[in-house]
Parts: sequence; C-alpha cells; structure tokens
Amino acid sequence: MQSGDEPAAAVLEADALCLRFGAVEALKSVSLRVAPRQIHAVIGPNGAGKSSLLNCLSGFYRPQSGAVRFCGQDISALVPHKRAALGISRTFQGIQTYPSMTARQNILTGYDARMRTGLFSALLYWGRVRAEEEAFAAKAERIIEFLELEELRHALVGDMAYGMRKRVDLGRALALDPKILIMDEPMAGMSAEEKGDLARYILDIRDGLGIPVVLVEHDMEVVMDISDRITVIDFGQVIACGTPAEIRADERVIAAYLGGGSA
Ligand SMILES: Nc1ncnc2c1ncn2[C@@H]1O[C@H](COP(=O)(O)OP(=O)(O)OP(=O)(O)O)[C@@H](O)[C@H]1O
Repeated sequence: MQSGDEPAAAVLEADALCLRFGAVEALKSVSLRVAPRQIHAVIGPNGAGKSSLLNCLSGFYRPQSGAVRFCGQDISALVPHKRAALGISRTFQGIQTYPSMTARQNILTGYDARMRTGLFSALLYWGRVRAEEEAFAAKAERIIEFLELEELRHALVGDMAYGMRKRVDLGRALALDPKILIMDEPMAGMSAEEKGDLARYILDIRDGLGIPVVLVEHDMEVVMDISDRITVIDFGQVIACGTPAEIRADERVIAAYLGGGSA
C-alpha cells in the first residue's frame, strides 16, 4: 500500500468539474487526482455523483466547466474512444461481454479499439495484419493466465456464472493495454467469494501490472481493504479525501452516511 501523502505526479486528474442536468447539479467543482500505482475509490451515498464523475473521466459526460487531464495532457475535449486509445480503460455496471462468444474471443474484442490497420491498408498489407493479430492473441493468452481463466478459455461466456463473466469483462478491459482502469461498481451482485477473488485481481493489477485503478464501489469492507486513497462525494461535492483510516474517522463522512446514505 502507498502512504497517504499526496504523490507528485497524477496519471488521471479531474480539476473543478461542474456538471448539471437541467436544475440538477450532479457535480459541483469536483477534483480528483489518481497517482501511479494507486487504487483510488470514489464513495458516497446514492445519487451523490459518483457515476457522473466516472462518466466525465471516461468522456461519456461532458462537464460544463473544469478539466480532465491524463498524464498531464488536457483530454477534456476527447470523445470516449479517443480516451480509450490513450489507455483509459473502463468496466461498467453489469456485464458487457458477448454471451455467444468464448472467454478468449471476448477478450480479443478488447483489441478492436487498438487495431492500427484499417480495412484499406489491411488489403494492402496482409502480413502486417497477421503480425498484429498474432501479437494480440499472445497478449490475450497472458490475460487469460493472469485472470486464471485457462480452463474456461473456450467456454461460452453465456454459460458462465456471474463472477466468471465479470472476470472475462475485466479481461476485455485489460486487453486495451490500459494505463489506468476505471471500474464502476465491480463487486455489485457478487457472492463473498467472487468479491474476494476480484479484490485480489484488482490488487494484482496495481502491483503486478503497475496499473492504477479508480473504482466506484458500495461494498465498504472491500473499499477499506484494498484502497490506497478514497474520495468521498456527497450531493455533488467532495467532502473528504484520504487514506481508509482517515476516511473512517472523518466526521463529515460519518454524518453523510448516517444522515441518509444507503451506500
Ligand atoms: N443522464 C442523466 N440525466 C439526468 N440526471 C442525471 C443523469 N445522470 C445522473 N443524473 C443525476 O445526477 C445526480 C448524480 O447521479 P449519479 O448517478 O452520478 O450518482 P451516484 O453517486 O453514482 O448514485 P448511485 O450510487 O445511486 O449509482 C442524481 O441526481 C442523478 O439523478
């Protein structure tokens, strides 16, 4: 685990984001900085603005003001697939896998966004396409090993238990060769055992792959166990940011949760 000290450089940074939906102020000047090799959780009661923040980071929502920076570059104007191509990968609530495809095929779909060779040049440079495909197949195999999916490599995802489907979904997100991984409620709907497994993979993603993770999660036990840093949002505002120990002792956080949070 990292210390609670503010690190020098941020991989991903939100700076004073303001997001409105009509009269609803979903985010009121929200800032966040994710350091290298950091698991950074975003928590808060229902409707606090957590998913809105993730959507601003990955480009699905465009805040009215504020900026999003990735490795120092202002990416506020970039659409989601351009952010993905830079290395900002994301998993969503629920399942994003294709049920009629195998685990391996699903993971390979993650590479589609990275294929450098377009259709026209593919016709001209068949060899280059083959080389690219072989490289992706080798990488997919490493992800299969990393996520311990060897025995399910050729199994149809639609036949798998929920936790395994979520694991394949994570594999698809890792196929992007991300420089950061954003996860929206990854533990939702999982059994205690599945949560334990996923928590271990998230820690391995940080420690083994060196990829920082931003996650929104309602399971406080998991959040407190695996996070290096936690940002707490309430009514669209950051009310606290610190280590799990600091957040646990924070009076505003306790009040926000006891005062009506169901998270
Ligand atoms: N696309 C949208 N259109 C209109 N209002 C929205 C939209 N997305 C979010 N909101 C509103 O913005 C506020 C913040 O919602 P958001 O989903 O970000 O909260 P949350 O913290 O993720 O909640 P939960 O934990 O319940 O998922 C809420 O009042 C919500 O109704």
